[in-house]
Amino acid sequence: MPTQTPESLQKFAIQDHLTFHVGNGNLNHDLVEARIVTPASEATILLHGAHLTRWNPTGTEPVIYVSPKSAFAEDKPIRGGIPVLYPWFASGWDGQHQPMHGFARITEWTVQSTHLDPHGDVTLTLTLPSTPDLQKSGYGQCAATLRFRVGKELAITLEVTNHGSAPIVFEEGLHTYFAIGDIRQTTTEGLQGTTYLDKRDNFAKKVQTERLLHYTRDVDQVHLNTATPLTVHDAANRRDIHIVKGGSDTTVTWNPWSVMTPTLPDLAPDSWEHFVCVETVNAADNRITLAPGQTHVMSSTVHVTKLA
Ligand SMILES: O=P(O)(O)OC[C@H]1O[C@H](O)[C@H](O)[C@@H](O)[C@@H]1O
Repeated sequence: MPTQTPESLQKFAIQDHLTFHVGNGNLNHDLVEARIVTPASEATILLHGAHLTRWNPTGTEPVIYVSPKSAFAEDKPIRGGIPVLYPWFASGWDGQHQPMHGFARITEWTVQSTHLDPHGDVTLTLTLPSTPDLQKSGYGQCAATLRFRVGKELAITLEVTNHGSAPIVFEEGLHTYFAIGDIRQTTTEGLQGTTYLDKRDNFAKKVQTERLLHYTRDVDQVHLNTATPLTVHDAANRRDIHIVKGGSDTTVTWNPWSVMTPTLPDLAPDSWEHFVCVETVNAADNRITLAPGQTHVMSSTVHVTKLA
């Protein structure tokens, strides 16, 4: 059972801008979510996983994709939205860590604060409780905080502090599922010249030579040492989705295509046509080592421009 309820969270509500609810008319679940309304956009964020499932800026199609077949259960990750990956990406830098993508996306985060700024942007700050699972895997002394600022931009900041007495190593990611009109007409710009691990090809190291990364088959690439801004050209929706990363040296891009979709029971048969994951990450060679008392901050800021 969720430990926080809309009633217990009432003190964090902001009239006309931020309310807490159980479930959602469309997605029909019984988890607790924050619904945010600002002059420039609307968003929904579940406390389960600190998982954003909706960001709709005014005047454009929804920017975030959620699978209609996703589970919404306390012990399962949501398929779509923005899964938060921590303290490791996939099965970790040694391939031995479980569960896949860490505990953050299957843990109920705690509301720490909410804020309405003079421009009308709303900020929601959540913290990851120190659960027995995190303690057992050596992360009990690390504090993770996630801040969402919702407005014309969607800005997400993940802050990790080591309160322990020994250094810790971790990976992290904001595994964003961008909603696009048609994957075949979608390209990602900003990765030219980067070296990536091709997970489809046994992690072979390759170089992205072209300016635009095209999606013509299943793609699962971990681009290392890349901190520059990225653009997803969503040609079918006549718009560009811009991503500015902070404190993130890895970019992952993933689409399962028709070939891998049958292995993912929480995707609809045609889901792959309608999303592309472009993920703000620190993983593999870019994993973080944090000395006692240190804090690491990673951020991802998204905005959309429409094409004429
Ligand atoms: O199915 P999930 O555990 O959510 O992972 C979905 C995908 O996440 C990342 O993009 C990885 O690089 C992929 O290898 C993985 O398939």
